[in-house]
Amino acid sequence: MASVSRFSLPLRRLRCSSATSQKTSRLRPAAQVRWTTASTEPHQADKSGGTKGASAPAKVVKFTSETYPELKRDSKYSQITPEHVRFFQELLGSGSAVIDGLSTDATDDIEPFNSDWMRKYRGHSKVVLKPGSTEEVSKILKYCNNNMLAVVPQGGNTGLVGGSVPVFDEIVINLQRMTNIRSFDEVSGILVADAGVVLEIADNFLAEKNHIFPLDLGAKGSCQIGGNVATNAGGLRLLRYGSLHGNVLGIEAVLPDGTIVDDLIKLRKNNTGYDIKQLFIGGEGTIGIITAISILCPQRSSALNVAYFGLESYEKCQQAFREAKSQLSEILSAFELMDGRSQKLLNRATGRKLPLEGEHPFYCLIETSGSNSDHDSEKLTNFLEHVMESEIVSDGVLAQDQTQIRDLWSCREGIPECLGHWGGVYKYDLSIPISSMYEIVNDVRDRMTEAGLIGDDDAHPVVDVVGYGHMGDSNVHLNIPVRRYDKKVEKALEPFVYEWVQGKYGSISAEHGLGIQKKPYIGYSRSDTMIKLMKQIKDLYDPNGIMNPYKYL
Ligand SMILES: O=C(O)CC[C@@H](O)C(=O)O
Ligand SMILES: [Zn+2]
Repeated sequence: MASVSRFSLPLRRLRCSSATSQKTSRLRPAAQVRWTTASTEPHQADKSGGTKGASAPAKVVKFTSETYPELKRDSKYSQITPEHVRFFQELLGSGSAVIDGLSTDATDDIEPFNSDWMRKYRGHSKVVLKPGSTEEVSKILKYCNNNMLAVVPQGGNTGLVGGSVPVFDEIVINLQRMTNIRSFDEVSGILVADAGVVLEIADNFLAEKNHIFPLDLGAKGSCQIGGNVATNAGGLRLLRYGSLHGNVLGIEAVLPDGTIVDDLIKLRKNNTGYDIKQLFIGGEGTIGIITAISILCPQRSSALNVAYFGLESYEKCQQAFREAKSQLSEILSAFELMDGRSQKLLNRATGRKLPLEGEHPFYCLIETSGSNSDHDSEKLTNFLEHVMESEIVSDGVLAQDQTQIRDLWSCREGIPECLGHWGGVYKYDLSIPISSMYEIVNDVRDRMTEAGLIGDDDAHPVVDVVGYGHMGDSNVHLNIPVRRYDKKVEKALEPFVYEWVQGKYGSISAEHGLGIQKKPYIGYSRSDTMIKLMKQIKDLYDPNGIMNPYKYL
């Protein structure tokens, strides 16, 4: 029983020591719970080169043209001319709805739309369009299609695979002005909203109605729900609520020729022919632009609990997950994994103190959400007692209020952003059977060590190799923070990582999508027949190929 007392307040009944209480009361509100605070602008580069409110990569910029020198601008696309810009200005008005970098020097204004939040992928668009309605999106696309102008649809621009920024001079169509919540039915829980609504704003709106958006992610303060659907974002609530393929009931989208597909149905059941909307979910803006969605939003849980604990090995993390599923089944809403190295780097990059004393090779974060506080606390307490007594878990803390819940979550959500602190980061978002999910992290670290690429000083490009992710979904985020992007590191990583994943029958993208990063590697997760079918779909919807070119397939 001695070890049980290391948990805090709710376990005080079970002989919590005063030292433990002090330790837990040191928890502070998270300084950076979200990558950025809710905003209708895409990320803004600040003067130091970072992103708003965060320690984003400052030193290294990896231009798309450097990364993919083999890519050439396709000459079938027209060059944008002042005449084209005049058409857009007449359509959208000459205010900020059109950023014209062709006849004016608007480089600073265009920069946030041309580069992603990691400052890793960058295009050279001269024109950004911000339509305010579906009809405007339709007129823009029709014009672009008739004039062979390539476009890149963009939401909050928080993607991680370079899918939301231009590669060359594609026109950016950003949906940030389309922010209407069109309707919400409190009986069915179905929300209908414009694509440009920021995820956190949608979730706050739903909180007032006692409902919850079925998707949550670290970038919720900036990402937009249309972009979430277009990329089929996975996030932190998937374990409980399932994927967007199941929750999105309908979409409104505009095809490249300007046709508006109005399929904003609010039905859970509609068994009438092909489910076309599924092609747009995860289509990454390659066959059309999603302008609105209808989505099923569950009732918000009134009892939320979060615990964070340290474990000796990955094997113990699996045991803890098995126990959590069996003991907490219906109230378990998240089970996240962080290795000790990711937590150490979070501490080094942000200075934030970690919730547990000492170091542990692994950490897990567990969240329960239910409707009966006493019942949930009892279940969680029993679970925690059990995993401590059976020595599955070495140490842990249980949040006692909302502030501590946010603080514990920030130990997980803060990782992606902090890893850019040293200059850059290579990211792999992998689905791997749970029993071998963490092996890839060790194997890549060994590879970097053997190649002499990893070390504490500037002579070594690699800072460390870390793994974290959604244990409940068998999805590991393999991240390699670097001091600079380096061809030798790239050669050690690719195609090694992709071959490794293929050997385990995994997927090279669990949730971030293909974008430009994984375009050449789709064959590691999809058969030739599947790729051929995908190409046929693309040609059918976008015969001129104007939608988000150079990516995806
Ligand atoms: O940075 C990453 O690799 C993962 C980002 C996101 O999917 C997360 O789970 O935090
Ligand atoms: Zn993730």
